[in-house]
Amino acid sequence: MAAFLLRHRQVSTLGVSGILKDKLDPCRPHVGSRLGALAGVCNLLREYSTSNDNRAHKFDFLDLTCPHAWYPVARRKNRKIFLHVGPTNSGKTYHALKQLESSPSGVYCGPLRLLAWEVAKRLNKANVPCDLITGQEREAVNGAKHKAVTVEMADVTSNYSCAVVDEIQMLGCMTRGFSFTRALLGISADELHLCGDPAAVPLIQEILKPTGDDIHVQYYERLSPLVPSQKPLGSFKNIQTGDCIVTFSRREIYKLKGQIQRGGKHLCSVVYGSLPPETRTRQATMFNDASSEFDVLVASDAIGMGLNLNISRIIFSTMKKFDGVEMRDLTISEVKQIAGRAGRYGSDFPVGEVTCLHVDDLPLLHSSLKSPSPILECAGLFPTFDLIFMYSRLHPKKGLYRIMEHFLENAKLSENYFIANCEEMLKVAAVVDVLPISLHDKYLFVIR
Ligand SMILES: Nc1ncnc2c1ncn2[C@@H]1O[C@H](COP(=O)(O)OP(=O)(O)OP(=O)(O)O)[C@@H](O)[C@H]1O
Repeated sequence: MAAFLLRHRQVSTLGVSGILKDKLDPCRPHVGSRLGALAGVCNLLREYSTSNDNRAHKFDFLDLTCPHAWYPVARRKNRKIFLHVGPTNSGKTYHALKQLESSPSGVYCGPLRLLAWEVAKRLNKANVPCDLITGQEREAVNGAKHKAVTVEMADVTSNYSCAVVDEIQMLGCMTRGFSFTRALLGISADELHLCGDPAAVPLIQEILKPTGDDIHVQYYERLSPLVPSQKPLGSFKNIQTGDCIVTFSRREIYKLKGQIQRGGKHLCSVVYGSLPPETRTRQATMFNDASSEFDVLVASDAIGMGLNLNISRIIFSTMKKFDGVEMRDLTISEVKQIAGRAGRYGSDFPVGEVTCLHVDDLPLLHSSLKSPSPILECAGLFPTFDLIFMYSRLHPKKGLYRIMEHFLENAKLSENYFIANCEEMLKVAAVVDVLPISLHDKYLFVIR
């Protein structure tokens, strides 16, 4: 509460002009009807900035301390938030999807294109027409009132009966976290189901305080045992049917597949994030089918999120991954997430096992599986287009790159948020700046 009051005070001391402040004043809890005014605020701000009225110059567009107020449609609702939290393979998503399926309208927001694709397929099969929308495809289904989307594509202007955001702990991710925060704060649904790691609960409760949403937390237990092995795999001669070797680059995946297949006893399916969904499904189906010759899986950490595979044993080929900046040890959450794929409830293997290829990696595996995931402290944030646009009106000669750079360096945040790691986005901004397209289109290129 103290943090909230502090934030509230910070904002009230900003140099916001009387009129704008009267319209905005977004930092109060339960602001319902006042926030209704926000829908028109961006238009209002545009009017101010295009007129000679210098009051707009007093509005602090760099103030990102109240991001819940960026979503007037969601703020008009008293949302019921259901937090389904627990270890992997505990039935969190199963329960959330049941709700989605039985609701008159809804949206599933997943961290992977593959998951959006699977949910769309599942709903359509259950006679619930469902559109698929990802960064790469849009498949409209006649009469659909449901959508399965990648979280970046979540629509924050429509109303739904039910929404599901999967792997919500990713709101702490340095690069993609802001899209999960946007979905959390911005989706307008009567019921919002969030599935993920318990480590995200305190942060979600804190950042939802000013919204007045009703929050229920439901804890789950793993549905089948997971046994960490005391022995490493050591050699590919010890590979067995149902094993899944995990590595973190496509090159390594194909290298390991070659090494295992050269032994002459096994054929490998492969799964990684950038495989087209149809190919991925074919590979997974071959692996899941006990009568197929493809009895071993070589996969990236794309299997760590929600995919249902018939895995008996997870074998980490390495406990390090390149995160775009450096090679680093896997985090506790990553280890648990990936290891949890073994012994999936309802699969052919009721007990899962997990080990490493190399003996030196076992201590990190064991300690990670024993430790709780560290509590998330902050959620990612990225300014909405309206804020960037308004800011650009004050600096009309600058391209998106310069505007973003300055915006991101000078933005004011509350302690619950961090600004997303924008290096990639800035690179894209520099490229699209030379194109004859609107600032809005450039922004869309940058954030998706
Ligand atoms: N009550 C249930 N009845 C039948 N099957 C279930 C039930 N609960 C879960 N399952 C099945 O168990 C498997 C794991 O469930 P689910 O994917 O919901 O787990 P989760 O906790 O969301 O895991 P993760 O975090 O790994 O995604 C799925 O195949 C799911 O269909």
